[in-house]
Amino acid sequence: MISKAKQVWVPGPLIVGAGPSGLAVAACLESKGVPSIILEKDLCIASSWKLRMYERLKLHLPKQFCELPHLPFPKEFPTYPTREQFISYIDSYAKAFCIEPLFGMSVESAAYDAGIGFWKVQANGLEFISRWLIVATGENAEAFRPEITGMPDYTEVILHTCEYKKGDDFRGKKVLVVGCGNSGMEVCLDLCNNGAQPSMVVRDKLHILPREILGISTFGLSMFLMRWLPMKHVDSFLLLCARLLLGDTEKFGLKRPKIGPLQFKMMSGKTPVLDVGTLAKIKNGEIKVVPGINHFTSKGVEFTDGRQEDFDAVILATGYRSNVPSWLKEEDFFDQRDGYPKTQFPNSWKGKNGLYAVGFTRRGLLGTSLEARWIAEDIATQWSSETRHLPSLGGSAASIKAQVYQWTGGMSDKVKEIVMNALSTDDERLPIQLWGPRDFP
Ligand SMILES: Cc1cc2nc3c(=O)[nH]c(=O)nc-3n(C[C@H](O)[C@H](O)[C@H](O)COP(=O)(O)OP(=O)(O)OC[C@H]3O[C@@H](n4cnc5c(N)ncnc54)[C@H](O)[C@@H]3O)c2cc1C
Ligand SMILES: NC(=O)C1=CN([C@@H]2O[C@H](COP(=O)(O)OP(=O)(O)OC[C@H]3O[C@@H](n4cnc5c(N)ncnc54)[C@H](OP(=O)(O)O)[C@@H]3O)[C@@H](O)[C@H]2O)C=CC1
Ligand SMILES: O=C(O)C(=O)Cc1c[nH]c2ccccc12
Repeated sequence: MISKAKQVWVPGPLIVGAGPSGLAVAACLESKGVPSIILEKDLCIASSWKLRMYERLKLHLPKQFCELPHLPFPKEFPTYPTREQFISYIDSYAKAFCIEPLFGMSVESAAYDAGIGFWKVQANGLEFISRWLIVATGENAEAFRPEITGMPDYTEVILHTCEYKKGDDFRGKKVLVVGCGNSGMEVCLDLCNNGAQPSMVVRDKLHILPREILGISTFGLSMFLMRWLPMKHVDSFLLLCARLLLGDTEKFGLKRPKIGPLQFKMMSGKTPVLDVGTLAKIKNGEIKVVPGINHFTSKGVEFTDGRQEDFDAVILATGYRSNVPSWLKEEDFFDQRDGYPKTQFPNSWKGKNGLYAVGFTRRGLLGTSLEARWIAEDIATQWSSETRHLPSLGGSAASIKAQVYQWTGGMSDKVKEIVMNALSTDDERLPIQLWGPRDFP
């Protein structure tokens, strides 16, 4: 007999990922009376923040740009909340909206079955079946570790920034930090503040901006100016301020791209570095800027200028990638090469056949909050027009009907229990057809 994955029928949207994006969309759906289920591969919510970020991290955008829909940050939080404060906010967010994801559910595959008009999603030996699939696995799903010649010969430790916790572990050591995005810059600063000697690999041009201009957040100011001015004019303003406040960064090995910081972010996806003190340490020589790597040696590296140097440890601050192409079998909406929606913000949230994406705007949590609202609005309209037909369903759909009414009453803490019940019933597959789009013009 062929063994088949147990099927779980999900009578609302299925969300993949319990980070801020997945939680935000679940909360927005909940506030419209639409039940949803989140599948999360790790064993906690916001696992990126809890498990894969360093201890001293602070948000680098002011809190008003990082809050999720329907629940502001506590008033007593500072302008730039710490990682711990952000985590406590996210925990209370999930509590406030009674969101209980199914943990340990790593989605391995998801495909649309046009025959029945449903998405079939495989995770942990189960097959979830849902009308709506919301991708919330994030822009930073997988650490990107480049393969550099000779790397396996290096005998000391190589970490990615997602494994770096604190500078203490490197006291007195010479550390090579590969990459100069916000992670590389901030890890260098943390190393320095903890008595290590960091060198930072800068192989290309980059934009570095002050975090604040005359006490106003640079990000906030940019967003404000963009209401009236074209992006390239805002960029010119930012470059002028950066020049006045930071000086000529090229003197310290940090060349700027020809295109301004916001346009560069939109074109290349590369976030400008918001300086929180690293530049001062580069200027005073505590952090060294070094060129790209030719190859590793057993104790260090040879740089592209031919110079060799030994290091006690290497930290890859080489960024992250989306993992969507590894599990979503779909080619219209998501780009199989980079795992982002092919269309750009504000059109990056809705695909075909009930497929949605949240958190792929390259605009941080601000983008997430906007998309979560739009998605919930869109699904809620379909949800109410579809549930209107339910009383006419009969036979084996009766029990499902009862559940749907319970859920629309907002009892999302029941979701888990009901799914678990559904796991043990094979004969409840009939409602799949009753709920197909053919039944609901
Ligand atoms: C160091 C760092 C600092 C940042 N600081 C800020 C900031 O200050 N402000 C800001 O706006 N943005 C910031 N960002 C951007 C950041 O990506 C967002 O803040 C936020 O975490 C994105 O939320 P998300 O839910 O989209 O992704 P994530 O938080 O990454 O959540 C995605 C979830 O999906 C799960 N998942 C992935 N694949 C699967 C699968 N196949 N099956 C099941 N579950 C899966 C993951 O385990 C994870 O829990 C920062 C990013 C980093 C790396
Ligand atoms: N406090 C906060 O709020 C923080 C926010 N963040 C955010 O998290 C996200 C991820 O940031 P981050 O982790 O810095 O990743 P990024 O993708 O922004 O940066 C990756 C860096 O690695 C470099 N790199 C990649 N491959 C190589 C290689 N083979 N050799 C040398 N250099 C290489 C890139 O250089 P190149 O340009 O040459 O490819 C780039 O400088 C961003 O959105 C960032 O803003 C991160 C840290 C803190
Ligand atoms: O925090 C991040 O990394 C983001 O993606 C949001 C963000 C930070 N700085 C920016 C500058 C321009 C556009 C988005 C961001």
